[in-house]
This record gives sequence, structure tokens and C-alpha cells, in this order.
Amino acid sequence: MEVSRICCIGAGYVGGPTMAIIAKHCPTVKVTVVDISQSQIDKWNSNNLPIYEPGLEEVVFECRGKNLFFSTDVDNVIRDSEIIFVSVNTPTKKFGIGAGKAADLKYWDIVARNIAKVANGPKVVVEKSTLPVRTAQSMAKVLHANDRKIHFEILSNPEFLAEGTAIHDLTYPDRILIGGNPTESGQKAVGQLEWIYRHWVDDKKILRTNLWSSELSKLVANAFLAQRISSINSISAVCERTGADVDEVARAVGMDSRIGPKFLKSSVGFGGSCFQKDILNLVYLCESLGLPEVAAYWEQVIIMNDYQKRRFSRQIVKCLFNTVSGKKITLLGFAFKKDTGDTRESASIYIAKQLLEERARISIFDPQVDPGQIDQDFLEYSILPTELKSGERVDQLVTKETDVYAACENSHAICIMTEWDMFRTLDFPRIFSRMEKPAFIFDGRNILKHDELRKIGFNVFAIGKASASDTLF
Ligand SMILES: NC(=O)C1=CN([C@@H]2O[C@H](COP(=O)(O)OP(=O)(O)OC[C@H]3O[C@@H](n4cnc5c(N)ncnc54)[C@H](O)[C@@H]3O)[C@@H](O)[C@H]2O)C=CC1
Ligand SMILES: O=C(O)[C@H]1O[C@H](OP(=O)(O)OP(=O)(O)OC[C@H]2O[C@@H](n3ccc(=O)[nH]c3=O)[C@H](O)[C@@H]2O)[C@H](O)[C@@H](O)[C@@H]1O
Repeated sequence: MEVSRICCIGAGYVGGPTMAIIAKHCPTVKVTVVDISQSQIDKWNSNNLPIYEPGLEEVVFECRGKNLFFSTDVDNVIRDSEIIFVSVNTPTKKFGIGAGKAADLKYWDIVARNIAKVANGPKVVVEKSTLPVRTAQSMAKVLHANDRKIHFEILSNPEFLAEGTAIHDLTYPDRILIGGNPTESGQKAVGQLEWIYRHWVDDKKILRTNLWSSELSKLVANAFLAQRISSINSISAVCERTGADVDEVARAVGMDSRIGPKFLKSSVGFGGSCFQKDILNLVYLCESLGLPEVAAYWEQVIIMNDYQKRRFSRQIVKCLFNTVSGKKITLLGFAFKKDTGDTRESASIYIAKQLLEERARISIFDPQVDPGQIDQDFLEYSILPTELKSGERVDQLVTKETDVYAACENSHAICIMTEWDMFRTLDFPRIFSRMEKPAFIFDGRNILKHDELRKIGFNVFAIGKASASDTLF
């Protein structure tokens, strides 16, 4: 069952860290990560890795050049590998049939066609990306449409890591899920993949299923996780009107061992590249299968998340006396969660957009997000108002600061958008003294000490805390 050469196509948030951990634990296996993006590969080969992930540098620097390699020579690496992981992006389709819901499989399709074209012997192709159920069937057709009778075995091995804790999650996974064909060659391929994971993962945590269960389980896991957040966020709205405290409710509910305490932290709304896209993918699947009630059930998780974000920005406008036009509002945090520089689908993006529509001036600080990335997001998500008033300039509407105190200077309101630890220990008296009065804080993550802030003089609004409305109304 031993394997000596593997590769991963797609050197992103999943491909890079996952392969680095495999290389660390399987020193006899040559691991190569390939990508079509030269700049991405150059960064993986430099001292400035393309993604920020605690503990990642140590693992990459330990293995790179020994048994971990990064390259753009996709074709030769495919030929040289026994197992090919594919971890390219699978975003939501933006056009055509299923637009706005279905997964766009264009990148996967290109990769599968290329493997079929250049492979010179049998290969195991592993679905690492999150894919719609029965993708393996379509990919098998693409791969086997080669006239050289080369056999490809397809496995589903979804990834469950979360950004910000990727190295920990990969090192101590809750489970490794491997879906394969029940045939002899299918089970042999499953055995090869198991051999890799057994280097550091306990046998009991390796779960074998059929291909379709594995593909579906990944969508369902993300749907369940996001559902918990939307559930507690829906309750946060009830708390604000009743005097209940959402953190206390989450604690009380989560102490029931059948429910559990994790993923019950109320917030300004979940972000990240996957929850929304994977749920929409599930919704599309249900609609395609003629199950509208099931589709509507899961779609509600997204509707509730959009509601939570809108509720937050409306609250800001309302508290600032129904006008934020020309007022400076500081967004602390632009990443979709702490300990990552990833901004995909971040709640900050939506709040910025909604506030800019009200003609607020926005100041943004994030300890990890590159200002260039913020500019890119503004373009991609069409955040700026389509028409500027005469005399208005974009650089007057939006400023990106590298110093947190400068970001708060002369601000009317501060919004905690990402739960970065550094925001807990800011010098709030200093910030207060340099803000416009009355000074407001909107804690979208419930990480600050609200009573202390009120003593300083701030008006505080916190998600799911009735005391906010007591103070404000
Ligand atoms: N980001 C996350 O935390 C997780 C993501 N996933 C899933 O893993 C998959 C990948 O996600 P990310 O790593 O976040 O995406 P990403 O966007 O960070 O990386 C994808 C990479 O694939 C490369 N690529 C695209 N087409 C290619 C081709 N034809 N040949 C070679 N390289 C190509 C891109 O240049 C990019 O660097 C998605 O399906 C996602 O749903 C699963 C678990 C966690
Ligand atoms: O498929 C994926 O991409 C991954 O999606 C999530 O991982 P990730 O999006 O990186 O991060 P999470 O920790 O799940 O956070 C997602 C969002 O939910 C928010 N969140 C999380 C937990 C919580 O209690 N409350 C809450 O608002 C976070 O702030 C963040 O915006 C899942 O946790 C991973 O298991 C999965 O592999």
C-alpha cells in the first residue's frame, strides 16, 4: 500500500496547509503542490507565504526542499504522481443554469481534462475540494474519455479544516472521511490514502464510506455548523427585545451535552468562502431533486445570516440619530474571522457597503488584511456607491489605516467586525478622548467589556444584549 509520490493541484488555503502537514508526517513521501498561478507558487517558495495561518510557516520551512515542493510544472508533476489531490476553488456559479446557487465546476473540469490528457499511467484522483454530490461520476466520465485506456480511480476526501486553526485541525482531525468505489481497485485506492493518514491519525478516526455519502457529508457538515450560528443569531434579536443576554442563553443551552457549547457565538453574521456557497449548493441540489421544502429549510440559514448583517448596519444608522451621512465610522477587522487574512464573504464587506450607501465615511483597520486586498474586495463586491455626489472622492469615503488608533481618530462610531484578540486590550480611554461625541461602540463580536466602556463614556451596542437598548433608547 505504500505510496512514494503525491501531488496537489491548487495551492490555496486548503492545498498548501494540507500538503505541508502530509509532508511533515510522511517523510518518505515526496509531496508537490502545483498551481497555475506563478505568483502564488513564488510566494510559497519565499519567506512570505501567500496565506497567514498560525503555525504554517514552521511546517513549511521544516519540509520545503526536503519532501515538500511548490511548482507550476503541472503536467510533469501529474505524470510523476501516484495520487493526485485536487483542491482548486469551487465558487458559486455566477451565470447560466443554477447561477447564484450551483457550484461552478469549471476549474475542476479543466483539471480533470488536463489529467486525462497528460497522465501516462493509472492514477488515483482525490476530490479535496468541496463538490456537489455525484461529481465523482461526472469526473470519471471526463477522465476515462482518453483513448489510451488509462484507469483512474476517484476518491472523495473532503477537508474539514477551519481557517485560523488549519494546522491544529489538520494535525488533530475529528475524522478523516474517505469515499471510494466498492470495487477492488476502488478499495485499493482507499487503502493507499488511508496509509498516508495513518502516519499521524488514529485508525478509529478514519471513516470509509461510499463516494456519494462522502461528497454529501461535507456539504451537510458545513450546513449544520452554519445553521447553529444562524439559530443563535436569530435568538440574539429576541434577546435585544426582552432583556435576555445571548451569551448567557448560549451558555445555558450549550451545557446540554446533546447540544454542546461550540458554534453558538452570536455575531454580526458568518462569513468565509464556504458556508454560504456550500449551503447554496445544497439548496440547489434539493431543488434539482424536486425537494422544495428541504431546499427552503436550508436556504433560511442564509436568509437569517443576511438579516443579521442588515440588522447590524441598520442599528448603527438608527443609533447615530438616523443619519450617518458624512460621519466617520471605523470598522475594526476586515477578515471574516480572527487569525486569518482571508476576507472572502466577510461580514465587514457587507456592513461597509450598507454604510457607504448611507454615505458614511469608512475607516478600516485589520492587523492581517493587506490594504490592496480591501481595494480588490471593494471592486469585486461593488461596494462603492455607483454615483458619487459632486465633489465626493473615493479616498474621502474610505480610508485604510495601518495604525488602529489612527483609524479611530475623530470617529463617530467604532464597530468590532472581527474578533481579533488585540481589540480586547486597546486603550479605550485614549480612543474615547479623540472621538466625536457622543461616541459609540458597536460590538459585532461581543468581545469587549461593555460595562467598562460605558464607564469611560461610550454608548455601547452589543449583539443580543438588551442593556444596549436600555442605554440607547
Ligand atoms: N478555505 C477553506 O478553509 C476550506 C476550503 N475547502 C474547499 O477546498 C476547495 C479549495 O478552497 P481554497 O483552498 O480556499 O481555494 P483557493 O482559492 O485558496 O485555492 C485554489 C487554488 O487553485 C488554483 N487553481 C485553479 N485552477 C487551477 C488549475 N487548473 N490548475 C492548477 N491550479 C488551479 C488557484 O490558482 C488557487 O490558488 C474549495 O472547494 C473549498 O470549498 C474545504 C475546506 C476548508
Ligand atoms: O469548508 C470550509 O471551508 C470550512 O468552513 C468552516 O471553516 P471556516 O469558514 O474557515 O471558519 P469557521 O470557524 O467555521 O467560521 C466561519 C464563520 O462563522 C463565524 N462564527 C463561527 C462560530 C460561531 O460560533 N459564530 C460565528 O459567528 C466566524 O466568525 C466566521 O465568520 C468550517 O468550520 C470548517 O470545518 C470547513 O472545513
